[in-house]
Amino acid sequence: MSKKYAIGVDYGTESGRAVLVDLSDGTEVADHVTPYPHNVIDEKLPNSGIKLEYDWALQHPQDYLDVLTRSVPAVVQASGVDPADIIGLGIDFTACTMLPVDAQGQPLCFNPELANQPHTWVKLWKHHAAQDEANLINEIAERRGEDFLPRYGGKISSEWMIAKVWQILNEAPDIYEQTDRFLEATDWVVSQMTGASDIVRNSCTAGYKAIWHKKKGFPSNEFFKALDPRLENVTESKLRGEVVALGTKAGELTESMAKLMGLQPGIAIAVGNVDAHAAVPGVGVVTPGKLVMAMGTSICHMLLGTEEREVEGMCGVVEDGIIPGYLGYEAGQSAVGDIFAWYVEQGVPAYVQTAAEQEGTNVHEWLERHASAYKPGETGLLALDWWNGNRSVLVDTELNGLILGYSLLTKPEEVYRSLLEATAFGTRKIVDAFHNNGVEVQELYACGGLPQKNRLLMQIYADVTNREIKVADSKQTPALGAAMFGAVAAGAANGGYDSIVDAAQKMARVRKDTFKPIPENVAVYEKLYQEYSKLHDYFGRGENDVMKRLRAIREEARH
Ligand SMILES: Nc1ncnc2c1ncn2[C@@H]1O[C@H](COP(=O)(O)OP(=O)(O)O)[C@@H](O)[C@H]1O
Ligand SMILES: O=C(CO)[C@H](O)[C@H](O)COP(=O)(O)O
Repeated sequence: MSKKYAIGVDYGTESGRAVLVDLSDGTEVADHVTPYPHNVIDEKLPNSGIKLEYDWALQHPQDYLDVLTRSVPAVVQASGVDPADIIGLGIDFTACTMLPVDAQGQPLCFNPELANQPHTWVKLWKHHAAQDEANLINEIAERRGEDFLPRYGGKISSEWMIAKVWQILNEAPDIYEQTDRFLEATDWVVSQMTGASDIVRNSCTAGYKAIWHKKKGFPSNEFFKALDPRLENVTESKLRGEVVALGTKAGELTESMAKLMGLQPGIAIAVGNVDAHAAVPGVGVVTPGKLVMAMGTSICHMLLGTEEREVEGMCGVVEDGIIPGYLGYEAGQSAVGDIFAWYVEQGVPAYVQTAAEQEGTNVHEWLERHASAYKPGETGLLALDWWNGNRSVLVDTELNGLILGYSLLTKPEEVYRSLLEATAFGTRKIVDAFHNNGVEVQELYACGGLPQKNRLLMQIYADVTNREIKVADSKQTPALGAAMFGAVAAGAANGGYDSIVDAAQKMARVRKDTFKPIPENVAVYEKLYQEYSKLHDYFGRGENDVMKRLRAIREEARH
């Protein structure tokens, strides 16, 4: 039998990438990136120019289809592989990235009559404008003693499905009415490939982002009625659709999409998945004790367990949510690389940019090199990493960043280093929350863009968490994981695999060199972490709500 291949498509925040993978050993034969032409829409709507409010983050669904029709043919062509040998395709996506569709499964924003209404567009995971709804969901769920709250670390996030759906109902009831279903973008894109009239939902986003439980289903209608009588039947109406396990075949590629994607019709299309979750088998993790960090603009922390534990501020624990047979735990930091990007774009003086240019390097690399000359603690700075709110463990999008300890001598590379450290302290909070609540964390696995870009950052993470970090060998780990699920959807009889564990064992790899904690750094960072924890609790747990008061004053000033 000739060699068989699968394609994984990873939908990130700013671009989508396709990877064509050899199923015998996981070799990534070709990859191709398509930046989203409309990127993140956070100021005004395309064409109409309608202004968006603060904290909004939208996307254009056509950009997702462009990835399929540009990047997929590009990898097929670049690899020289015969399309007849490509047996399956899987995708992974940011989440909860959701959109309203009509009865034909078409996004409402594709309708020219509705395109000037912000609520018809895709709400990206980092759309943070549904915080009022999230606060009420939490208040009402707590009052009613809803048993789902502990599974989500005690709080439902404004980033997730129910808060976003309710925001649409509150602010645009007519759009809510015209919506046939609210879908995760990952399920919508899959439906566009399979042409399935009966759209399937994947258990991963349903579980982590829409409060669905394998045995109990969605929360009761009474709960939704208590939120708002108009939501009473939302799960049977606008959230309807079969929820199926990861690795399930959602359907087969249609003739028309096959033509556009340069593939053969009829190949297996796996149900959708989430970027961070797909990365777990992508680094070869299929057992507990190994925390996987998908490190990019944000960090998602993924961990397997055998028992359901309550962990403060985790994003969720979902049975079979990552790897069948285990409880999948997720936590996260909603900005990491994004914070470094902010500093590089908004904070560094012109002399740094000029120096970096003259040395033929980029500003991140210049700052990393100069920041590496400092010992832990030597900058005298300490930062709180809340530039995009705090996802875990505080679950509060209304918190903001802070840097303490400036002097007239403070240098840009010191600020940069303090930002790297702050994100490491944020990860340490998450590691401790799991480990101290019975979900063991022995070692860390890192994937995503950051481990390949910044060695100092990785060493700081090893020192701050006092744990060894193994780094994925793949440059496109979520896409590799997605391709594995594509191979599972195709099945062993067709040259794929019968389980994700089999696929991961054959196809995943980590690099030989790892990041090991350096004892003298660990000792200093322990002291700094204690200080970080004090600031974290002071500003984050209600002792001083100055960050929220500043927001309120800003809102007043803006109106
Ligand atoms: N040398 C660097 N050091 C630290 N961060 C970097 C560096 N170069 C780029 N970044 C950050 O990496 C992030 C992008 O990470 P990547 O994994 O490629 O993207 P995504 O999360 O969208 O998949 C950006 O937020 C950018 O600021
Ligand atoms: O919450 C998520 C997964 O559960 C998002 O997909 C994630 O935070 C977006 O990540 P990135 O842009 O860094 O890939």
